[in-house]
Amino acid sequence: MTTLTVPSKTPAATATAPASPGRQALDSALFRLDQAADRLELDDNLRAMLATPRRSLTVSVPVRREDGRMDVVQGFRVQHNTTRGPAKGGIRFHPRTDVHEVTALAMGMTWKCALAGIPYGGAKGGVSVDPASLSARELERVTRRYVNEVLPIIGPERDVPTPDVGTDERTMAWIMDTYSVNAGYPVPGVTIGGPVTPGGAPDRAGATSRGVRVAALRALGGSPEGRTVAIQGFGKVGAPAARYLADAGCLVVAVSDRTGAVIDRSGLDVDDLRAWSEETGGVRGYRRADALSQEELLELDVDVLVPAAMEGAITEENATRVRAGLVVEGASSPTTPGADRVLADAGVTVVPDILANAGGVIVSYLEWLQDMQARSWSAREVDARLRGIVEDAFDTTAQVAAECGITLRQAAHVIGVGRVAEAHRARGLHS
Ligand SMILES: NC(=O)C1=CN([C@@H]2O[C@H](COP(=O)(O)OP(=O)(O)OC[C@H]3O[C@@H](n4cnc5c(N)ncnc54)[C@H](OP(=O)(O)O)[C@@H]3O)[C@@H](O)[C@H]2O)C=CC1
Ligand SMILES: O=C(O)CCC(=O)C(=O)O
Repeated sequence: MTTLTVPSKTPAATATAPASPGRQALDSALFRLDQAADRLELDDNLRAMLATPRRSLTVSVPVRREDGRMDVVQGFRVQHNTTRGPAKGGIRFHPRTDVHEVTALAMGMTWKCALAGIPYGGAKGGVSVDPASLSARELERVTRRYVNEVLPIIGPERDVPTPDVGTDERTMAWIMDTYSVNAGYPVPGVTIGGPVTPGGAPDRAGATSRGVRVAALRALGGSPEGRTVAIQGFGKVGAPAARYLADAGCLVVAVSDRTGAVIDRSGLDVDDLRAWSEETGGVRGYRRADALSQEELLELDVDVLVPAAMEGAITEENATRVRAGLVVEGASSPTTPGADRVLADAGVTVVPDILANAGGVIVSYLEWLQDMQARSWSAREVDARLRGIVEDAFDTTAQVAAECGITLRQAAHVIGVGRVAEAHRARGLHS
């Protein structure tokens, strides 16, 4: 169990030794909670409960390599809060994943679900491994072993994983299979976001990106026609977001991934770029566009910047060079609190992660609802409901921001944290 202290008013990352990226992400999350708690005038007991994960499991995952060697990596599942409903959140495979990062992400899920008004708590999982360095069989062994270790705390009624960075439909299928073998009967509801068969939800892939599009268009106001967009990250969130924004009439002019960045001021052919990336392993070298550096992409003079890669991409240092008027956070926590201040002072609007990337968990919820009610909505109906929930959350957030004279991120946290605090009070866990 990781015990966190009540958040301090200044991020602990300012202490002597540089904190790990995961620790910095957690400090940012605690800072934002602290700000919201101040506005809501929460007492110290409630603050301590909200700053502390309800359950935090760290496991050792032995990986038998193809050459017979055995590596041992760490895996995590953190359930930050389950007061409003079962825990919900993705699983990421990334070499720098640690318990702090997973805790920060789980906390973000709690506020995200509350802001969207869906009856889930927040969780996240991770394994500190680089999936690109493993064979398919090694990856399957890591996944199955990780599931065996976290099995006591996941399940359809308690905590349901989905894909995140470095995991995908195939990972979800292995999780579902391992869980079902242990249960002795098929349990398709233990994951959402697996392949359509067995037990996968056809609308989940791309749902986060559809939510990004809804949030971006709401924030832009007016016609999206010809508005320029740069996207950092061309994975499960970034690539479909490029497609959906282009479909809406925007010009996606630049895209980056870990291999590099490319730009075409007249608008990239998103499908062609995706085909190139799938064929060659990345966007670098794409012949129908010019190359630029990953850092330059963040500083382009565009209407919309969509960070859709990792935490901490926009810092206090590079935020001064951001020229986009609107930042729509597809990624989790891509902007540091220091960068928030710089962007706010420069008049840049930031649609925060817990609002902009909520589309995935919203569609997870819609799939869960359909299963529970043994009914089936068309993709169009699911999409309309997704749009309605994101637009409502956006409008409520914008209204609170305007009334209180605060940023969209601060408003989103006031709403999300406030709803969870209210649920604690209603359940009598705290007076
Ligand atoms: N998947 C989902 O449904 C949801 C995801 N999110 C968040 O969205 C973000 C992305 O997740 P997802 O798309 O699933 O992850 P993926 O692993 O599918 O994609 C991540 C992308 O980011 C790129 N990337 C990594 N580092 C950099 C960098 N320094 N510069 C540019 N690009 C980089 C990767 O490049 P490469 O391909 O070369 O490795 C890849 O294209 C994460 O923060 C995640 O938590 C939030 C809500 C839901
Ligand atoms: O669909 C889900 O359960 C959660 C998706 C997720 O991990 C996220 O929103 O960050």
